[in-house]
Amino acid sequence: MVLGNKYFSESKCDLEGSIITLDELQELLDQWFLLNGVINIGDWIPWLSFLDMQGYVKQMKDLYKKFDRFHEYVLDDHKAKMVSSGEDFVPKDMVDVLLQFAEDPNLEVQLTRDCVKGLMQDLLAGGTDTSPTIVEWTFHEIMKNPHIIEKAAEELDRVIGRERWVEENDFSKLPYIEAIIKETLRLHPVGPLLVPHFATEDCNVSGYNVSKGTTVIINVWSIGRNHKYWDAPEEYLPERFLDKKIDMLGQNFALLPFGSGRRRCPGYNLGLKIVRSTLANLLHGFNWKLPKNMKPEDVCVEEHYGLTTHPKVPLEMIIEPRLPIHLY
Ligand code: HEM
Repeated sequence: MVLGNKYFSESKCDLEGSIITLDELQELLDQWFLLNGVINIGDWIPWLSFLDMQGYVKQMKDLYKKFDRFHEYVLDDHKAKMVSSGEDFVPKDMVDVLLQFAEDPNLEVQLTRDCVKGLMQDLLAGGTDTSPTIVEWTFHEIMKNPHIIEKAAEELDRVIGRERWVEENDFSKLPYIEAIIKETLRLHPVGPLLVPHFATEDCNVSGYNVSKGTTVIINVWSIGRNHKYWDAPEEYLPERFLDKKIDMLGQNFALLPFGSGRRRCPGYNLGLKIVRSTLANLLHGFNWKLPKNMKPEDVCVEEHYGLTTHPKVPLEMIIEPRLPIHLY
């Protein structure tokens, strides 16, 4: 979708047509998320910034070089195909589309090569780490509260039955699964501080003066745990969303997992579809158990620090098929 699979290989022995292994890309993205979330002393006390006391700026520059090498390789490859296809060129992924825009001299805002690389990076970062993290957090929470798995399985049996997998047009008939996803996003928003916003002009928001040039950070993690908006906020209770119309696309300010307004996440539709179908099918297709030596209350829901939040301790689970064997 963003760029072809061929750019990532499974292992170093198989780098034909690719430039990076999947593990290396994952490592780069993990570092990218971590560095985007760190508190760099130089940003808060600018006269100290030249010292780069924590070494973050150096790490960012090194990371930039590694990503840039990857972006250049992908762009050159796409460009070569575009040139060799001439008039018959048909865009096959997002990079093709961006390159086509970059060639258009009539665009109001010209897309430079750097802009294209920036957009590729946005899509790569926004589209890869987010949805799996939500599924991961959901499993941490529901393994801690096994009655939720039973309730979800009951809904799946009733609506889908045991003779098929869950499909996209089933989503609207699975309100409990939807409530589980909302509850995970309330307690574990993937972007706990969203993405830093920048005030382009002086403005007043709910009585607060925000001067032009201010970096605005919105703490959705804390809003999701605020007693003013939620009963028993520290508890994982999907039921709180049943029979209530609480939107998660930016209309209800107590739940803002995708942000709100013009800079809201543009990938929310795709992201939610991935989460819904992955989670619903994992719950439908398998029974989930903790290892013998572990009790539900032992499951750790502490967070690892970064621009996105991940569970601090990975969870080990034992699965067995739940559906007739011919479906696997
Ligand atoms: C369920 C999964 C996802 C969640 C929870 C999520 C969450 C977010 C959040 C919180 C923001 C910042 C919004 C703000 O600051 O107001 C954001 C921005 C963004 N997301 Fe997502 N996202 C998800 C999936 C995706 C996918 C699948 C893509 C692309 C394929 C994507 C691409 C982006 C981009 C490009 C931005 C930057 C938008 C801008 O600055 O205008 N996201 N996302």
